[in-house]
Amino acid sequence: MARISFFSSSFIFHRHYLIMLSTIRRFGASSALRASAPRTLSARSVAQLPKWQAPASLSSLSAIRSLHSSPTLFSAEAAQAHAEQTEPRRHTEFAALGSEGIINENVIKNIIQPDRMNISTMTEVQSLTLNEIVKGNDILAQAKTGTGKTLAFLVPTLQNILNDPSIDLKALARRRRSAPTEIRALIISPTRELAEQIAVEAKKVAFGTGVIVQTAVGGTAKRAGLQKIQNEGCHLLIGTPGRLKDILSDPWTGVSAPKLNTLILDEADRLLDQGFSADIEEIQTLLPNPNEVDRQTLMFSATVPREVMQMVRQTLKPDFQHVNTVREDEVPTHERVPQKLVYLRGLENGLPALMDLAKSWQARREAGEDLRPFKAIAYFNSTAETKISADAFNNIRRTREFRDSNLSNLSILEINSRLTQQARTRSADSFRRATEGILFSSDVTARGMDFPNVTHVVQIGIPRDRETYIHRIGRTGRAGKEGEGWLFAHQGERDSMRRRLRNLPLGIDSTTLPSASADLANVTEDSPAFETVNQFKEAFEQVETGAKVASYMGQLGTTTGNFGDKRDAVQALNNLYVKGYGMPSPPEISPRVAQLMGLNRIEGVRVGNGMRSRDDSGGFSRGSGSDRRGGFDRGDRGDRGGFSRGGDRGFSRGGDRGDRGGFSRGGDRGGYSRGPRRALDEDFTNSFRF
Ligand SMILES: Nc1ncnc2c1ncn2[C@@H]1O[C@H](COP(=O)(O)OP(=O)(O)OP(=O)(O)O)[C@@H](O)[C@H]1O
Repeated sequence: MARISFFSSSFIFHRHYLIMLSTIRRFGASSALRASAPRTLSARSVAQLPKWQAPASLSSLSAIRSLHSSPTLFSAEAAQAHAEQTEPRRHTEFAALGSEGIINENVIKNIIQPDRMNISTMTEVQSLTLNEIVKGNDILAQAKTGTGKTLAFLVPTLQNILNDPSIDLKALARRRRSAPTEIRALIISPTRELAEQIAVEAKKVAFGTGVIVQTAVGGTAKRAGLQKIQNEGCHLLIGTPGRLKDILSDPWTGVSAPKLNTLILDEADRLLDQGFSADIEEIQTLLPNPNEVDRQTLMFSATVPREVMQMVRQTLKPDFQHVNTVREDEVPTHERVPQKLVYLRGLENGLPALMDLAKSWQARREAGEDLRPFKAIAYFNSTAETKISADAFNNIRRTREFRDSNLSNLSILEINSRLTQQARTRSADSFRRATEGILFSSDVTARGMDFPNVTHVVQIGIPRDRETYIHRIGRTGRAGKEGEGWLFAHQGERDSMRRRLRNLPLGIDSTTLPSASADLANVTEDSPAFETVNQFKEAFEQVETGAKVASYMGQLGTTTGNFGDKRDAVQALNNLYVKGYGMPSPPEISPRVAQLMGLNRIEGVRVGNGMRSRDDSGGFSRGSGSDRRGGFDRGDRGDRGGFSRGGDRGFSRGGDRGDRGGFSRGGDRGGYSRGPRRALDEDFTNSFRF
């Protein structure tokens, strides 16, 4: 008993000390005394507490920082050992954080109550980072997809806002509003949907605390969002790089962050890559000088490739801690998500194979297997391909045959940067709610999105890199659930695949999906692929020629990039358009585009000016090569150069580069985007850069 009581009092001392430490670090010693004492006292009787005196050696920030070795790499085991040395124990239950006065009781209630978030036990990344963040340390945290990284940074960040003695939360509770200059924490996300999702979670966690959470995302009406911040004020701002930069750089908005203490980069590796790093640097120049206002920076992602470590080091304090819950010898995807590789006979076999997957899954359910309803995300490498595929599936969905089939409840949804923001939000919400469905998606949703109960992630065509593969796969198997990953690749992509997807546990499946290997031009009635192949033949007859032509341009970039041999790529793509999409001949490309892409001497490329400038599909205007960009998303930083340009136009002009259009790869991924661009040419250059 004595041991226990000693343990608990030293532990309380430890907590008390931590709070003091973090508050000194942020707000100075006198604030620390004000901020930490009442909170700890509220949880324990005064008599239990040792009297806290700031050791002389801890009186300056630099001294406090020197307590941490720099930078520290915490593997799960090392972190455990570290925790055992520096802390009496590591917390695993949210309730304990509340009862011990580490995290505000209201916040904990919001997390654990069954009628609220209903989460009681922390995940490993939460358990490893939460205390460190409350202490004020800079952190780079890497943990597998779907393991609760969002709460890992939200909860301590909220607590740090609540700890800030310069915020009068009682007065705030009475007035329920603050000022647009009261921002204490900024969360940056690469995509709009993810920013919105984080905000929803933040509001749940902050409920009843008085902390005001606002969003600033591209593609939405600037004025309305701004007015909300101006009227209600803001403590925690969550947004996409372009819009945040707009708001914070424009003195007329009245929104600024002179007291900002915390900067969080979610999907940090994405935000630090070439596509966003300039913006992130610029946003930092709009924040208070960290030498004057101490700033904690937090970075979270499931992937931290070596290439971004230099940027990480430049952005974090030298003594930052690297918490990594993924062991070096461990695959970065979840073991409970089997990953299957299907070699397609031709690119035209991809969509029929996807249909086979849905059919076979539903058939197994009907046969009594205990399987969840088919809810899949199908990823494509170009926005145009996403659209044309969704169109084809929608055409099939309208047929009586489909309505009478075991797939009749399947919702067909589409999301890519070419859609208006309203349409994107609608698709995301519908898919979140859907029990059964397929979301045809570009990489807009590849990172961070938490759609519940996704059973399958299907990647059609190999992704541009290993990180993209990992994040896409991560849309299933979240929070301990099961899921399956499927990669459909053409033999011509084999070399690129080996290079990009090395050491991933992909097992070849050549039996489950009959349409994957069928010759679409010669499928006979006795073939198991017959029905599916015919469904697609009819479906593609109804797809506008203009849409097909537009898609060709997008796919040309990705396919030539993915195939080892350009001639093979063109041949495979031409087969897709003739055998798959039912065109009499493959589309032409302009001499200029052919030259730019180095395709003018490649067999099978049809160079000409046969493309009309506009067709009746409205939106798929194509121009003849370089003269118009038309249906291809411009990816020209729509949500950044002022809100007036963004979103609500026929096809969104980009947005937060993370989910930009661009045709093909530059598009929804934006990794290589570089700002407003004149025209098509540069998009093409981006589109086949690997
Ligand atoms: N401690 C927990 N116990 C159970 N579920 C949790 C816990 N923490 C978070 N979750 C839930 O797990 C899901 C995934 O969480 P989250 O989106 O934060 O994952 P993530 O690690 O950020 O994933 P990604 O790498 O894809 O961004 C969410 O639905 C979230 O509510």
